[in-house]
Amino acid sequence: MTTAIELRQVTKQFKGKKAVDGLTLTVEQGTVLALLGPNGAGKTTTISMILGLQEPTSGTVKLLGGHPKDQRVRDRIGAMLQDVSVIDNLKVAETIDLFRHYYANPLSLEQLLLISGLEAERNKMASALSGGQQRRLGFAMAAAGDPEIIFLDEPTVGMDVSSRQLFWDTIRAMAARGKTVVLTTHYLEEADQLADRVVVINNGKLIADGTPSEIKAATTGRVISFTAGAGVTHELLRAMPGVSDIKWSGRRVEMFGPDTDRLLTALIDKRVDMKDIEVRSGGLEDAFQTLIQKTNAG
Ligand SMILES: Nc1ncnc2c1ncn2[C@@H]1O[C@H](COP(=O)(O)OP(=O)(O)OP(=O)(O)O)[C@@H](O)[C@H]1O
Repeated sequence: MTTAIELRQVTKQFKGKKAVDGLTLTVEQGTVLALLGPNGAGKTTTISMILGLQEPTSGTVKLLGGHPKDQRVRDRIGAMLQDVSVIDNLKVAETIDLFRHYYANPLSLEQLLLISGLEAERNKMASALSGGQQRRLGFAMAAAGDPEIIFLDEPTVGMDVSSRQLFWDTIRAMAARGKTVVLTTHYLEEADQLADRVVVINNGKLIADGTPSEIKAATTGRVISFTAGAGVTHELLRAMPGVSDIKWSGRRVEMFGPDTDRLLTALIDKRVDMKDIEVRSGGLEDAFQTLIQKTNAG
């Protein structure tokens, strides 16, 4: 496997604030990596250092084995950052064409209009697009050079459900062609749907790294939910073996634990009054919240 991205002990210090704190990360080519973390975790700063837009305070960044600012490297990457700015007085198709001409082997205009879902808007002025459409244009611009690595910072913000679905299909197709995709997102469902690897950062530090299912399994295990009878108390449930967390929503209870078979047996043994029992795997959302709470507490 070839290495697409390599970060070694990367730190970014702003005045009084360590935005990224000793991050070490290697990403193989062909990976779809989702970078997750709460607001201010350091995701955007990390991506801008990988892209060479900001210099690390310490540590090293390698992109496709070279320096991020090297033109030979830049020709092989594409990026869509949070603020997509469009060029005034250019139509959608003209904007995409302009970007195509920066690259030696660009995708065709038609292909780019298709994968960004902008065929119907091709003759619209870029500045007249809606927020979600502008993000789709940003995606077309990032994909114009048929890059080996594409960086997408919160790509689907403002996109409606069908645009998001189209976008996901496009990412899957890029991954199938061996491309590396790095995306940040606040939509955990998106990470779960797309990523082969999820890296969670909090306060600039890596706190979890694995496949979506590994992260879910390591943090939440499975969940038992039921409607509790009037006599069931939080203390009673807390005393059950192997309970890692309990959430109440009215009388509906969710109990999290690594071994739900044992937990369910214990609940039945103690004759806990339960109705409409369900057992399911914890979602990535649950896993993410647990991780952030754990690291903030520790
Ligand atoms: N140029 C800067 N000067 C000072 N502090 C900065 C600068 N850029 C970012 N920061 C701080 O560094 C931290 C990390 O910011 P960053 O934008 O990387 O987070 P993020 O994970 O991308 O957040 P979000 O999910 O809100 O986009 C934040 O506390 C932010 O305020």
